[in-house]
Amino acid sequence: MRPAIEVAALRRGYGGRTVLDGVSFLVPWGSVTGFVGVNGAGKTTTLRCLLGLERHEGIARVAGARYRSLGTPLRSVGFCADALGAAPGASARSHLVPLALRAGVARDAIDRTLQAVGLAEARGPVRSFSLGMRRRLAIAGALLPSPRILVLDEPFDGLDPAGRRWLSALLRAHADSGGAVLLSAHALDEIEPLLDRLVCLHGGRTRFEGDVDAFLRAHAAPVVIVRSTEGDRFAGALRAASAVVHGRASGALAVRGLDPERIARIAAREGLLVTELSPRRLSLSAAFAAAIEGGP
Ligand SMILES: Nc1ncnc2c1ncn2[C@@H]1O[C@H](COP(=O)(O)OP(=O)(O)OP(=O)(O)O)[C@@H](O)[C@H]1O
Repeated sequence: MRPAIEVAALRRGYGGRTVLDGVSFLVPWGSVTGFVGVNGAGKTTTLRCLLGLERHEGIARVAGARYRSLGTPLRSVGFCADALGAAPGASARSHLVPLALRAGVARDAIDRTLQAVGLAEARGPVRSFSLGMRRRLAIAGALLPSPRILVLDEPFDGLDPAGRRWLSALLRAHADSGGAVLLSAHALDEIEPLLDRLVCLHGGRTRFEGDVDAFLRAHAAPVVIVRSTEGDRFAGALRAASAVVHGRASGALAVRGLDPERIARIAAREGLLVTELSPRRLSLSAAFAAAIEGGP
């Protein structure tokens, strides 16, 4: 089966300025893929190319075809833009009615979807909605036709912690049932547990594409926090084994370059009493910063 989303050699410029310079990545079925990059990296532009909203060179396919050549695209791909774009006077329901008509879904799907996003009781016009309610309504627009592919631009933006947990669970369930999710986000550490894969965009190109764990391994050397009754001697022995060691004010040592077992063996060899040995993985945001700083 073809991947849910295929992007290859995607190029887009504005007024002679290249914004996308050969972006390539795949989004497999059954996965949640995070689409990350600094402000202006080209994430929204790429998503808009996928949705047939931007002219471009190269390949941008969803469900095996260009978006505009899909039979009923809204039923294949749900899109949530970073801004809601609803008429301020519309109600949640009236905002979704034209979408339901265009997608050819029954009107009762609107009530089900409003229920699913927690807006069944929302009264009044969109202009009176909180940021979180607007975000939920935008997500409702993407979910309404029950598409198997979700393309979401900053979907967590504006949601409170409970809303973020709700959306994470919803997207996880969507992927686990065989669907595909591509979402852009800046709050990397918050979304990390949700992500299976990562596509990192930088300078108009794909800097990384693959498993989140592979990204962390490549860009975030793990740190082990150790403590011993003889900190200085321990630090010396670890440095002699080529570790990078930083002493902390608390007396602990932050060790990079050796795994916990090797550290324990060095302590045993030196006859040192270890009182703490805690491997710490670096955060996704730290790995992202390292990836952006480190590359060409
Ligand atoms: N319609 C447009 N006309 C001119 N330049 C544009 C247009 N749309 C986007 N750009 C430029 O393209 C670049 C990429 O923008 P884009 O919105 O895709 O980035 P992004 O990665 O989504 O950023 P952010 O994280 O800030 O949302 C930016 O420099 C932006 O100014």
